[in-house]
Amino acid sequence: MAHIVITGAGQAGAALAARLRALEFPGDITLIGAEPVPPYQRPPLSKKYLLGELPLERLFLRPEEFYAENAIALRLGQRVDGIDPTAKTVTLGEEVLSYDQLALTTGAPARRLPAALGGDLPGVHVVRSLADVDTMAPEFRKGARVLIVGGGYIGLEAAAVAASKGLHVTLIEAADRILQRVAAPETSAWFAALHRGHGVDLRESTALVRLTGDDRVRHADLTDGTTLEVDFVIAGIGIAPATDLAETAGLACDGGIVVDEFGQTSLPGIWAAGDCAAQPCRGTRLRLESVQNAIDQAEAVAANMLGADKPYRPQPWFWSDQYDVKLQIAGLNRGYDHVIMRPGARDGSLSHWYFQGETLLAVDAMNDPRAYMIGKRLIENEISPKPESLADPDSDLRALLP
Ligand SMILES: Cc1cc2nc3c(=O)[nH]c(=O)nc-3n(C[C@H](O)[C@H](O)[C@H](O)COP(=O)(O)OP(=O)(O)OC[C@H]3O[C@@H](n4cnc5c(N)ncnc54)[C@H](O)[C@@H]3O)c2cc1C
Ligand SMILES: NC(=O)c1ccc[n+]([C@@H]2O[C@H](COP(=O)([O-])OP(=O)(O)OC[C@H]3O[C@@H](n4cnc5c(N)ncnc54)[C@H](O)[C@@H]3O)[C@@H](O)[C@H]2O)c1
Repeated sequence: MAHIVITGAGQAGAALAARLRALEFPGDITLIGAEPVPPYQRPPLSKKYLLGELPLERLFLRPEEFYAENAIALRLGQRVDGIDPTAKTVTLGEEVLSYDQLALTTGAPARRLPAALGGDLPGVHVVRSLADVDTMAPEFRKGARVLIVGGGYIGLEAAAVAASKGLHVTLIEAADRILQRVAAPETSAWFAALHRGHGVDLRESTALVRLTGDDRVRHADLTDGTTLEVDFVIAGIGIAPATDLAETAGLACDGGIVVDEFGQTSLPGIWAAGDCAAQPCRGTRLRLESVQNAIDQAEAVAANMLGADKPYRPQPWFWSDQYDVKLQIAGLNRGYDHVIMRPGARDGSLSHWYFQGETLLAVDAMNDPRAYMIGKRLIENEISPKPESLADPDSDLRALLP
């Protein structure tokens, strides 16, 4: 009986295993995860779960019985530490497991602040796993002083939870604006104002010099010359794809495990999907760090493992919840040269539409689900409206659809 081994039991690994069974793969499936808990969704970790508004059991992607019922051998708390592509085996400590096909869905751990800057002091947290958040959550006491390093999604979502819970929040961003990796200056400025309006001391173009303390972190020296007294620190400074296993096995890696449009790595029979995979996209190679990509790419890989031979074409979308604002993003703004702002129908709602010349690339919608839905459909259908028709708040967005 053919045996498919999936290394990494996160969003992509779980989707891949489930899709193999949905496609009626009759062979054996082993899903191996280093974390001690069944596959779960990460987005609520920095939102409702951290706020205490979502119980643990709602995090799990499927009930634990699902795996046994679908003959998926789920091996938790176990780490694959080697791959032999010639013998077609993986090792877990002393154990050697044979595979016919192998998928790598190893994700991307959070980058940590260097120990030389005090990043290893107790009270300095990252936000990637359930264990990270369960360790950090007791620090969220009203009146506590938190320094958040990094103004990406993690930093901003954690800042929103902390400010909502009555903590004193300072957020530093080394670049000249928050969200610079994912959004236009207009969107960054809008979110900076939102956080300042909730009392966050948000400092752009400011980095960490060092963290100090005895038994735990107590002070933070910043490049703006100030020293803060802190009760704890959260580093939201990005992720580093888990490529060690792949590199040691001789798979091509380039800022992620290199895959083609089918999800196949540089070695036949070995596939990769999710945050760890660097895929071709619009003439370049990139990793898409999102739930939607992890699921869609994993499902495409499942089909291709069974011979579908179907390329995966990502249609990116993202979301973020901060205070009472839902940010929804459709498309990828890379290469944009101008942005059109469109006020939404409701107070405080608006959208930013990114163009490269006359081509619509992406939409950021703040509390404006209609702009998001219509923008997403336009981008998927490669329809680019005239910028002037968007800027007029009275124009009917639906009329832009075919
Ligand atoms: C706090 C937080 C909030 C987020 N919010 C959003 C959001 O709102 N919207 C959105 O689209 N995305 C969000 N993301 C990103 C999203 O969760 C990721 O893109 C997604 O989880 C990627 O799935 P993955 O399966 O590739 O990786 P992961 O979910 O990270 O899973 C990888 C798993 O592989 C395991 N593993 C690694 N190496 C091995 C090994 N050698 N042996 C065994 N197991 C191994 C890891 O322990 C991990 O459990 C968020 C992420 C975080 C951390
Ligand atoms: N809503 C969402 O989609 C969502 C929510 C949370 C997390 N995530 C995902 O989780 C992952 C990690 O998120 P993230 O926010 O950590 O990464 P990120 O790369 O989006 O943002 C990191 C930010 O930290 C800044 N930075 C880096 N080093 C710094 C330093 N030393 N001092 C100050 N600033 C520094 C960077 O300039 C950047 O703005 C990403 O894949 C992200 O997409 C997504």
